[in-house]
Amino acid sequence: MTLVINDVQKQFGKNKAVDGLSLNVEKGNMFGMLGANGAGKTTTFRMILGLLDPTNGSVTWDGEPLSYKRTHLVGYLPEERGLYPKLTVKEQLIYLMRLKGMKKTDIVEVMRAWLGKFQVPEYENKKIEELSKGNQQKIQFIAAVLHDPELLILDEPFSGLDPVNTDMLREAVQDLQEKGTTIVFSSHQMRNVEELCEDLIMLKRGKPVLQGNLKNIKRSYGMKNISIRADYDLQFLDATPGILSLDKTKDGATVKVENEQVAEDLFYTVAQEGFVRKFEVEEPSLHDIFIDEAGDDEDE
Ligand SMILES: Nc1ncnc2c1ncn2[C@@H]1O[C@H](COP(=O)(O)OP(=O)(O)OP(=O)(O)O)[C@@H](O)[C@H]1O
Repeated sequence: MTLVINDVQKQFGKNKAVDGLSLNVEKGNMFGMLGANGAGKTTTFRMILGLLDPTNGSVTWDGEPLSYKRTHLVGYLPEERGLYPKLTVKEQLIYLMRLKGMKKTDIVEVMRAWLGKFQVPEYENKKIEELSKGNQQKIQFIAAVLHDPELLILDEPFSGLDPVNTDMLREAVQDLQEKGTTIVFSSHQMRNVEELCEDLIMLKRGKPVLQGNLKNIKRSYGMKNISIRADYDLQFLDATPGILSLDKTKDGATVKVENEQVAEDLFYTVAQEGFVRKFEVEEPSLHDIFIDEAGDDEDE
């Protein structure tokens, strides 16, 4: 079972919200979709779910589009949360899961297991409007996974959650992946993406700018962070070509450089100036890569 997005384009009037997107997500993968606001993530999710038709290209799960007849195969946590405030958690989940074809007794049993896992068994008979936003989100998550979908789409699952609930949700997502669920999620929180996903795509104004295995991307990415400790002032490096930023520390500096060649040249420069106690080249963080690739630059 594979999610296949093949050269997809989605146009709203003159605006190309998604442009030339191709990707495969294999069964059991945890796939991250990154991009600034308006990059085209939600539009892509809607096309995966069959809620929007691509202008060009195709999207299939296990060889076929996800039409309404196949909604039981997929779970979706939308970015704009949509629960009925006046219903109780139980009523809400029974209603939504009946639409997926589940039996009421099964719904209640699995719902109790999830409420227990999230340490809120007492919410069963509470109205949605009585719950805090973060807790409503846990219920919305349960609504996306209760029917045990093959493919799970999570649009900004961690937004608005406190650290304890973020960890709880992250663990739940990891457990589902271990069980074989294929998961595609978007997040603005790079730490969550770094901890969770194996493969990712970065979109900028609808176009893919970076794609592949997270570890390989970081390893092969040109930009590096260098941590230097030296017995003399490193400020003079600021003017060196290829140095993107220089932050002085107590006994040295952290320097961001354009590529490995600049790092190598820098090594010789600092050694010539005086005694160097430490010179360590580190891979960039996903945050750095995101700003570099998907951030909005003024010269375009
Ligand atoms: N139904 C629509 N009609 C017209 N334009 C739309 C529609 N849906 C999305 N767009 C446009 O498509 C582009 C991509 O929007 P989309 O919601 O997919 O971005 P996103 O990456 O999910 O952003 P965010 O991180 O803010 O949620 C935007 O320019 C948006 O204005």
